This record gives sequence, structure tokens and C-alpha cells, in this order.
Amino acid sequence: MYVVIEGIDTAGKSTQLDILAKKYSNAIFTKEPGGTQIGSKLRQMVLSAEANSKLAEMFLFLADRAEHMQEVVLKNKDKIVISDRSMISGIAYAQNLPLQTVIDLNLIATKSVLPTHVILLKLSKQELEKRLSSKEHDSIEARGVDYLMSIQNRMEETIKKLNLNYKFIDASLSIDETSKDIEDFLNE
Ligand SMILES: Nc1ncnc2c1ncn2[C@@H]1O[C@H](COP(=O)(O)OP(=O)(O)O)[C@@H](O)[C@H]1O
Ligand SMILES: Cc1cn([C@H]2C[C@H](O)[C@@H](COP(=O)(O)OP(=O)(O)O)O2)c(=O)[nH]c1=O
Repeated sequence: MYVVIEGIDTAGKSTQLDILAKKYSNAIFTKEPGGTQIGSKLRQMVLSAEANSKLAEMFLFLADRAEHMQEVVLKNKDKIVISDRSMISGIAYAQNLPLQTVIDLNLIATKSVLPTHVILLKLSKQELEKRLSSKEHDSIEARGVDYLMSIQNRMEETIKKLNLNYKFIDASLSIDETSKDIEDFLNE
């Protein structure tokens, strides 16, 4: 089982992963970017905006993803792997290229291995504004509310286009309601 928790910044992914970690003590918890040794270096490079080129930035995420697929997801095929973000973020945030091109690049990085369960925490614009106002921003979050809403739309489009097994959850629900919805979906 390869479960991914998706959503734009502040959607509540970390909060729900902390809850899942208590419920699934045998699972492997991981993240993109930064789930491997090289990945943690790549994460630092992308989040501190060292690349001026958007294409270079995307290739750093793809390098992280390829290593993560080989070293974490495939090495734990027989376990439950639960990841904070995935190729869905990779495809949605790389907005400077056509959707199908970015999908193809991501399928190369992941050897076409797709998540078995995708949870997308969806924020309204109003709730996103509220949450961003109370957080220090990294260079990607600093791109703004409309930018993040368009990323969220592209996440939805990607999940549907790849025909994944998904659950969209209204991220404005309470933390407990959200975690109940996630648990129900994983137990289906
Ligand atoms: N269901 C929720 N309702 C209200 N606030 C929430 C909820 N889930 C998370 N938060 C708050 O929103 C902020 C972002 O949550 P976080 O889990 O860090 O999101 P992400 O990992 O997706 O960036 C945190 O301050 C967190 O406490
Ligand atoms: C996985 C991935 C993330 N991102 C972005 C989304 C986030 O803004 C940032 C890092 O994600 P994240 O680890 O969720 O950041 P934080 O821990 O600060 O909440 O990278 C991409 O642009 N492309 C990608 O392929």
C-alpha cells in the first residue's frame, strides 16, 4: 500500500501525518522532497530558491523523486508507505510546462509506479488566506494565494487524469473529522 497525502501548503498534511503515525505504527513515513539522504540536500537547495531557472527547480524535484521511489517506496513494497507529497505535487507545481509533458517526466522518475491511495486536502481561498497569514513563508509559499489555488486545481486535474484511487477532503473540517475521513478511506 502506497498512500500519499497531498494538498497545497497549509492544507493540514503534517497535522494529519502526525495522527496517522500514531495509528499506523508499522508504516514507513516519508516525504517529498527530502525522504532520502540525497533528497535532504536537494530539499534544502529547492526551498532556499538557489535555482533561478524554474526548469532547474523542477529537475531537482524530479531527482529527489527518482531516488525516493527507488530507495523508499520500492524497497518497502511489502509495507505500508505513507508519504507527505508525491508526483502529484511535482506535476501540479511545475506550471510552466504542459500537463502531459510534466506527467511524462514524472512517470520516468517514478518508473510509472503510482500511489494506491491519494488523499487531497482541499482548502477554500478564504481558509488559505487565513492560514498563510499566520505562517512564515518559504520561497514557494511566498508566490501567493492565487498561485496556490491554481496549483490546487492542477492537483485535482492530475489525480483525475491519472485515474488514481482518491479521496478529496474539505480541509476546513476539524482535525478530528478529517482524520476520521482519512481512516475510513484507508479501510475501504
Ligand atoms: N483541520 C484544521 N483546521 C484548522 N487548522 C488546521 C487544521 N489542520 C491544520 N491546521 C493548522 O493549519 C496550519 C497548517 O497545517 P500543517 O499541518 O502544517 O499543513 P501542511 O503540512 O499541509 O503545510 C497549522 O497551523 C495547523 O495547526
Ligand atoms: C514535491 C514538490 C513540492 N513542491 C513545493 C511545495 C512546497 O511549497 C515545497 C516544499 O514542500 P513541503 O515539504 O510541504 O514544505 P513545508 O514542510 O515547508 O510545508 O515544495 C514543488 O514545487 N514541487 C514538488 O515536486
